Amino acid sequence: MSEQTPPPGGTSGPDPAREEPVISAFTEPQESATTPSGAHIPTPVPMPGFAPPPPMPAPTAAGIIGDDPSLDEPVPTSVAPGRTRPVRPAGPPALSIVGLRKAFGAKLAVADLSMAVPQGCMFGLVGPNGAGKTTTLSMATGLLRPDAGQVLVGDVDVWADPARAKALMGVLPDGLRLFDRLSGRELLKFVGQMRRMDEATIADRSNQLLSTLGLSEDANTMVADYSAGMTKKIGLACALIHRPRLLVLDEPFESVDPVSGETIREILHEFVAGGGTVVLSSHVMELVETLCDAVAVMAAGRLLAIGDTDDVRQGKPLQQRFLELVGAHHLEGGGLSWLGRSQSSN
Ligand SMILES: Nc1ncnc2c1ncn2[C@@H]1O[C@H](COP(=O)(O)OP(=O)(O)OP(=O)(O)O)[C@@H](O)[C@H]1O
Repeated sequence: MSEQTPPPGGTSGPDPAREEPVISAFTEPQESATTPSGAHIPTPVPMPGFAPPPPMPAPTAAGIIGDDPSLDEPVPTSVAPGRTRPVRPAGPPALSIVGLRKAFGAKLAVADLSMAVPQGCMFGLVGPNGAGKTTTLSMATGLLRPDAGQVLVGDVDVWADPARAKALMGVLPDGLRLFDRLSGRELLKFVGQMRRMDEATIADRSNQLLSTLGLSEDANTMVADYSAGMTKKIGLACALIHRPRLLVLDEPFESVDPVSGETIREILHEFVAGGGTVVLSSHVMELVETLCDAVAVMAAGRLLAIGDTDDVRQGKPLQQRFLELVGAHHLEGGGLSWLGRSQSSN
């Protein structure tokens, strides 16, 4: 990793002496930037394994919505000995992001971000609040137009051929807005029809998804009356029903109870074991550490580290490594010391 500048007073950021070359294992520094805590970070150039391909000309094939026959072809993956999950690509990346940029006014939310997610990978995207995770995933899934850059799902350009790209993806966006006057079952039927699935398959998969996710009893309840966790689960069901190749999930475990969380983990494992690829964001480092084969840490719209989870962790708990990379904030100078005083003294 390139030289690090200690953060300004009031924070304890990365210790330059302790920093191992996480980024340089996958990237090389080009220009500098700082995290919100003041930590100095390089702009990475991704290296093989997680490196995206160069931008391609837009494909000219007509867009397809719905079950793509090519989805029935097995996805080639390589499985390392001793591991149950594929960890290295045997084909083009499932998701390639090249030079993605988005600014909101003066705020640069995503700064020329490049990375690739191998096929058959469970990939975690982590970062502090405001790091740019949702903005990145929104641009990657065709929900938010980038200012610059390219996104490929397999070899399909998301912004040049959105219909075809979206047929390959299942998306659980942040702050999901569903047609909540529909019941859970009606919503799944609507999504299935939008995907041009046949009625029998929609009904069959809906029953299975509702049952597996513990929503059968509320299948005919309006989604507006669902709890936050139930809404998250029906959103996940909508993302899965057309059997995508790539799942992009923004905070899929947020608000979800532990039992359902375990079910979702099993669903995702099964999906990946079948050759699918999952990209998820989360703030729960323990979850990402145990679930994800690979992880990217981002802050201030840039990558701080990307690679196999074990490589990024460097033998430490991911939580600890994350704090080292991002820079932990500590209360100093009597910050909120008034909170500790007795109430009678005001
Ligand atoms: N629609 C918008 N208009 C203006 N600024 C925005 C908008 N969306 C995001 N931002 C800003 O872009 C930056 C990145 O936001 P983003 O939601 O991508 O972060 P995040 O990593 O997903 O954060 P969190 O973990 O809190 O969900 C933030 O500074 C945010 O204020």
